[in-house]
Amino acid sequence: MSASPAPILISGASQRIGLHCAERLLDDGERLIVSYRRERPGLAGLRERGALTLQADFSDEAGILRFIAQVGEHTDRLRAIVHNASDWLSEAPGEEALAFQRLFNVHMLAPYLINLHCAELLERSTPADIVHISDDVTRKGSARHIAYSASKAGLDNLTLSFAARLAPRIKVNGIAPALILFNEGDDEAYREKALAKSALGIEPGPEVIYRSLRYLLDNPYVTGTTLTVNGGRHLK
Ligand SMILES: NC(=O)C1=CN([C@@H]2O[C@H](COP(=O)(O)OP(=O)(O)OC[C@H]3O[C@@H](n4cnc5c(N)ncnc54)[C@H](OP(=O)(O)O)[C@@H]3O)[C@@H](O)[C@H]2O)C=CC1
Ligand SMILES: Nc1nc2c(c(=O)[nH]1)N=C([C@H](O)[C@@H](O)CO)CN2
Repeated sequence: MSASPAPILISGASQRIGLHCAERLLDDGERLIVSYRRERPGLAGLRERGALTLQADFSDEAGILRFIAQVGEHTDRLRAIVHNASDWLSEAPGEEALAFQRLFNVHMLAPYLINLHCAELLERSTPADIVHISDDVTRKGSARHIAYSASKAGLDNLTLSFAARLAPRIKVNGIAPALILFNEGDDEAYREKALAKSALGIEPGPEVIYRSLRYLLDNPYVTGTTLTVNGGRHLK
């Protein structure tokens, strides 16, 4: 039996929220396996701190299964799986079906197949967790990101099904953020409009997602729950 703690697997951790959570988990002394699609500057620091970084594209089943095989080659146990990888695509005229399929694959097929194939790795760790990073938008849907919102709603349902299937050995929860970090291209008008949608009216930054993740990893009596981290958007 390996003496070192089982690693946490976090997907899409080369930038932004995933990278921040990866860095904070390393601060906690956790061992990490991260997936990334494209090489980005933040990965160098994770590697320097001992994280294993695996390239993976979840756009199709073959890419997902390749990633699962890679994980199995590097570890026989997992402390947790954090499904953070995500594409934020709106409806592209003429490419609607392609976008829908890509969003379904990254937000639903990848968590589904990874959970099914890696459950036995989690069973070898106590405690053991799966965390799905969803989106508060599933509460109302989105006129401008229809397929994105639908695929995230499917992810919310996977949280319920896997929580029932994997209890009591593995806890399965979700985090549903709204406006955590703007994107570089977001102009002043967009930012003002987005900030006005919540009661607290701030861009909180990724630490609020790390704290939610830490809460779920550390709480032995929470499963089948999706934490809303939305600044009170539902109050407006
Ligand atoms: N940022 C926010 O305000 C909000 C975020 N969320 C959710 O929080 C999570 C983190 O958000 P954020 O940090 O902004 O995410 P990003 O948009 O930065 O995406 C995270 C990573 O996912 C990777 N990714 C995208 N598509 C694929 C794919 N097909 N296969 C593998 N990896 C892929 C990207 O890789 P690459 O580097 O190659 O692009 C990217 O690095 C996401 O699940 C998001 O939906 C929800 C609400 C608000
Ligand atoms: N994969 C991503 N999903 C989402 C992002 C993002 O940048 N990448 N951003 C948002 C927005 O913050 C939205 O919540 C308000 O502008 C939603 N999902």
